[in-house]
Amino acid sequence: MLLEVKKIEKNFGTRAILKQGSLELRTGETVGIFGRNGAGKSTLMKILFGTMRANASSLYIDSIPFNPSTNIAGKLIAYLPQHSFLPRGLKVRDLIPLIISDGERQNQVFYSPGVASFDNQRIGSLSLGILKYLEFLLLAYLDHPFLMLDEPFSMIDPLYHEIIKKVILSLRASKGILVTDHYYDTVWDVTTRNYVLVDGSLSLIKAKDDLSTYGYLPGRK
Ligand SMILES: Nc1ncnc2c1ncn2[C@@H]1O[C@H](COP(=O)(O)OP(=O)(O)OP(=O)(O)O)[C@@H](O)[C@H]1O
Repeated sequence: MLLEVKKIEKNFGTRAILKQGSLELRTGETVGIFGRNGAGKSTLMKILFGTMRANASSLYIDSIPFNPSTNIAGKLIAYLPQHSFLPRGLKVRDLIPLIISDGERQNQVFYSPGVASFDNQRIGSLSLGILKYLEFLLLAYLDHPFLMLDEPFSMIDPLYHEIIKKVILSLRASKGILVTDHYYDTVWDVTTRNYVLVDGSLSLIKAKDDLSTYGYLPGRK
């Protein structure tokens, strides 16, 4: 499947955050988006997910116009936001079947490393890192063809970084994945194509050095 984003524009007041950017994401590829704080990476994902409206955009899935407001019902794009979205009062083991209906996919979450050590806990009692890891697993193992990950590695310890990387790599063939995180080395390890978002425009980058060239990393400007 192919998700196409054409001429996406977003302004907050007089500030242009996204300026006519375009992006393609196919199932089978993992695309990294890098950019400084406030560059507009989360804004782009929120627009694609349907929780924020663009000032202008043309979106297509397999060349058919796509309205993000239909995304949740259509189960096309799963989205890990920066902030937790799970109900705090439920136990992990009771929540997993509420989010994932398919038994085999539920088991992929239940049998992921570490889950057995906290599946009897309530969501509200999990540490921030464990909560993020659980949210990642729940969304990664949904059947949706596209997955957007907004900072999946932040707050998470190095051992879980490795597990998340492995899961992303294992899903790469079947999903189109969009990922952004300031752990740029970790993101770079799992991506097949990368962009940097500067001044509202997405530029394709070929080498990690380009992150300095575009002013995301210190060094060359
Ligand atoms: N609802 C809003 N109203 C006004 N300004 C907003 C709103 N949401 C985001 N912004 C602004 O838009 C800009 C882009 O924000 P966004 O969260 O997309 O950045 P980001 O690239 O994800 O940054 P970070 O790396 O810090 O997560 C920021 O300057 C932010 O303050």
